Amino acid sequence: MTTLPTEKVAVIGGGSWATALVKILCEQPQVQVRWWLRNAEDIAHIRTYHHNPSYLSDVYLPPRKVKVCERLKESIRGAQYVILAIPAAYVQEPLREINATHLRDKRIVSAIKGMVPTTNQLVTDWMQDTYQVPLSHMCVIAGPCHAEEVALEKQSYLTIASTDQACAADFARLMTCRFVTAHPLADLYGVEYAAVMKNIVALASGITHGIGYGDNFQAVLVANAMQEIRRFVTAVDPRERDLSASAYLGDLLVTAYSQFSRNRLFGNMIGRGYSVKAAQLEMKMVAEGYFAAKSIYTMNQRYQVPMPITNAVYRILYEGAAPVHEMEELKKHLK
Ligand SMILES: NC(=O)C1=CN([C@@H]2O[C@H](COP(=O)(O)OP(=O)(O)OC[C@H]3O[C@@H](n4cnc5c(N)ncnc54)[C@H](O)[C@@H]3O)[C@@H](O)[C@H]2O)C=CC1
Ligand SMILES: O=C(CO)COP(=O)(O)O
Repeated sequence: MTTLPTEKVAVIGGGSWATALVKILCEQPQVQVRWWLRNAEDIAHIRTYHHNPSYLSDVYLPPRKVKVCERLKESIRGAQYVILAIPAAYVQEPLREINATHLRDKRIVSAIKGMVPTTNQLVTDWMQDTYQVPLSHMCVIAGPCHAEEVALEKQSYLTIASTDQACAADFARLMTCRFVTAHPLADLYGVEYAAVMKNIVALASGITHGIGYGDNFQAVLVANAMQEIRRFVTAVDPRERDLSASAYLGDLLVTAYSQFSRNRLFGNMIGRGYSVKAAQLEMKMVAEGYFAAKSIYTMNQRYQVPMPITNAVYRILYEGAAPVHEMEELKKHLK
């Protein structure tokens, strides 16, 4: 019997998506996971009970496959792939422990669907600027896939985008298992921007639902949102792309409609009258769309693309505009 060479993969982040990705990686016989989490109590619990007490706590984390690490440096040592699975707003702090040398020759995989709020950058751009990681050494995990359904082993599809097709195909291999199929794609920026923007749309979808609009309106909102995404992505990164593919349209649909969506839930609370602060305090999870609305709105001051949905969400979240009023205004732009 031939034994496969061990492949070490570091996972950075302790939330639901990181936990789901660790579960997928554990399906690969040759993979050893080095998992960095921020919370010391969660680390101690996982070492003893082999479950993450804070997120997806039903998922079993086999100790022979998963080593949890207190130090980020320890988790990435010897790893071929380093997966970033922290909300974009919080990615800078833990990475301060390392510099460009620590990441040299590794492939960096962003599982993050958000923008770094201090610089309004995509995570891959921020990694290039801050850690000098070449774009060709990076992949993005995209596609309509909620961590909660991965935990339940429900059939899911992922898209692995990279400018380096060999890298995308190789990482897609590691993400493919009994219940997940992953496909490579070349459109890294298109996929990354679309993943950021669909969170803003899901937030809008939640807001309209919270106010009392029905499925008819939501379908029109989502259809118009796809056009808004097309306009913006084409302006920032013009190239041929099929936005009806699951990495774009599929992810927009699942996030705008799913009971598991953090962004939809957050928007729903805002629509029902919660303040931004109260909604954030009530959710233990992070809605990336909150930060993305500001970053995309700010970026668009340069591009001046018509973006009525993003503008409405921005005004509600950051300028205290009344959701009912903003949706009344938005109605004039939808077709
Ligand atoms: N949950 C999902 O189904 C999916 C999530 N993603 C993306 O994965 C990334 C991570 O999100 P989730 O795992 O869903 O997060 P989550 O909402 O499940 O958990 C929150 C995470 O944020 C961290 N966090 C919260 N407050 C913090 C603070 N003040 N400082 C530092 N860290 C803090 C927590 O430790 C935890 O890791 C996001 O970019 C999300 O868009 C992508 C695909 C699916
Ligand atoms: O990206 C996701 C599903 O594909 C997760 O979206 P939420 O963060 O809104 O739950």
